[in-house]
Amino acid sequence: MGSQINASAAPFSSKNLGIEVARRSVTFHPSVWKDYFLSYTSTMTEISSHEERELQRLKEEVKKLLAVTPDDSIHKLDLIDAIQRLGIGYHFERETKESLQYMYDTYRESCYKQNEDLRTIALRFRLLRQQGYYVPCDVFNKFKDQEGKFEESLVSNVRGLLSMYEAAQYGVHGEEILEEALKFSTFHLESMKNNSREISAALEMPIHKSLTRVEMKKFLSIYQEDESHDDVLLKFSILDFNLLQKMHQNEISEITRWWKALEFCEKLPFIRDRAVEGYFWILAVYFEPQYSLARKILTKVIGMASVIDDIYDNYGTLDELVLFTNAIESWNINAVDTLPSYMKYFYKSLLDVYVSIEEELGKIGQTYRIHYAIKELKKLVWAYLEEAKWTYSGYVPTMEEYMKVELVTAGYMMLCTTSLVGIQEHVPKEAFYWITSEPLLILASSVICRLMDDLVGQEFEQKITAVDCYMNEKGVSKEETFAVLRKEIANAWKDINQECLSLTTIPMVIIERVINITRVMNLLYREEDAYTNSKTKLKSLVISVLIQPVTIESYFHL
Ligand SMILES: CC(C)=CCC/C(C)=C/COP(=O)(O)OP(=O)(O)O
Repeated sequence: MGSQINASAAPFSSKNLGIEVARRSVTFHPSVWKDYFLSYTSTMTEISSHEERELQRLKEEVKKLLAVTPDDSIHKLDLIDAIQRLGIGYHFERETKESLQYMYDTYRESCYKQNEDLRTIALRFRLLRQQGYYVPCDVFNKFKDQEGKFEESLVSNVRGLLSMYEAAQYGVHGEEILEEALKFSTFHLESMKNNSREISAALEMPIHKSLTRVEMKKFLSIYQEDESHDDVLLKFSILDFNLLQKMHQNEISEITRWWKALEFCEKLPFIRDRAVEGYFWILAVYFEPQYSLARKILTKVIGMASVIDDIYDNYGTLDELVLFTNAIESWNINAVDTLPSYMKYFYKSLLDVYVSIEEELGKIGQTYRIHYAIKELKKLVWAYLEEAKWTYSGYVPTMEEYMKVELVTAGYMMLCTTSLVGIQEHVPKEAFYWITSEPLLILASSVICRLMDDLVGQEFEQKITAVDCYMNEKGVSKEETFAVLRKEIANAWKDINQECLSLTTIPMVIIERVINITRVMNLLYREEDAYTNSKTKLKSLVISVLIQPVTIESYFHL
């Protein structure tokens, strides 16, 4: 059992816990963006027919390039890698899938060719694992010496080392050679990073953990410096980035209007006003045009979840939170009468938002999906209430008790499920049973979310974190606790890698959402909570992804 500072009592209320009813209240900085994105009118974000035609023309050229490049050549590996990292992979899914299938079928023959070098082997290994193909890691054995260590001659093979480092990110439990490869490549690349932008960028964020829209511009400049780059690919990806950006600007303008009309900032001044940041989070989950509806729905849901989190973590008293949880459980407008006035306002808006989502789903014949979204939200608030009870009573749970509740409060079970709700392509009903049954993939994503949040939040969060629980239970130092929790995060990534290879019946479109949702956490909660404190790192990311287009001149020296 954890430390019982204040005996738990049922029914839980601040009175029978003898707790002060004073509100906790942290103040957050105001919105960085305010009405900024309202200025993106539909005329400004319109795509001309000339741009459309040019995009189609270039796309056909890239298709031709893919068709004439043989599947058994290193050029094909490079081409597919570049296409994916330039963010245009969604245009050529059929073509790249066919080539990767061929590479998988001929994997053994290719990798054991005498002359295949580290770079080629590692690149092929990564592209195939990325696509969910299990390919064995023993292909790296041939780069070991007689003592079982990686050959020292590899140290001067910078491209090979980089590819090895990127490939080793896809390791699963028990793949020791990939652990060694990661250590070996990281160690040697570290010593070279000051002389190479590409190496320092890779060490900062490996491809496996990268978000396409965030990394695209960086890769673009690395790619154009590569002598073997293809101009058509460059032009196409620049145009595609810019045209998609216009679509995103249009969407964020609509979201800003929606958020403003809710008047939360006036009615609930204690909340984090983060509509643009929420949209950025969701854009990282899916940026492609076919997910516009899904993006809109999930942005609205994350916006509401963020307010709910602030009510539980920041403003609500325990008594109010009990009422609020029960009202959400009943999901009935009549429950509004039980709530204090600030909650009444929010509760009505919450039900309205889900009604409007249901209407949107009706238009695509998928009304039933709303049931899963609501069910996961209810599960989330019950866990928030458990957490609030701990906070108010001063109870420090055991790690086991803590993780059981806090994997839910991470919000990723709810977010992953709701990410499927607005997807217009076929999502089988079974996928909703699966994703709401706490499968390993979702648990691992939640572990990463919870622990990364706690590692950066433990100094200033007004609530218990995994760091407190672990230190209390094991009686160890903060440094030791941090090391253990970081190891847990690394293990959770291995679980994710494992699941990507074994979940062959779950459509890739779903698995990709979960991985992207995990990547966002890795990006935004690495050094600090960049969502709550969004004036620096996240502001720059928003500028890069949503405001600044890629200027073609800078790449073609026109
Ligand atoms: C994934 C979801 C639902 C995101 C909504 C926005 C949100 C609650 C962010 C985390 O805030 P936080 O860092 O304060 O989180 P917590 O309160 O869980 O520590």
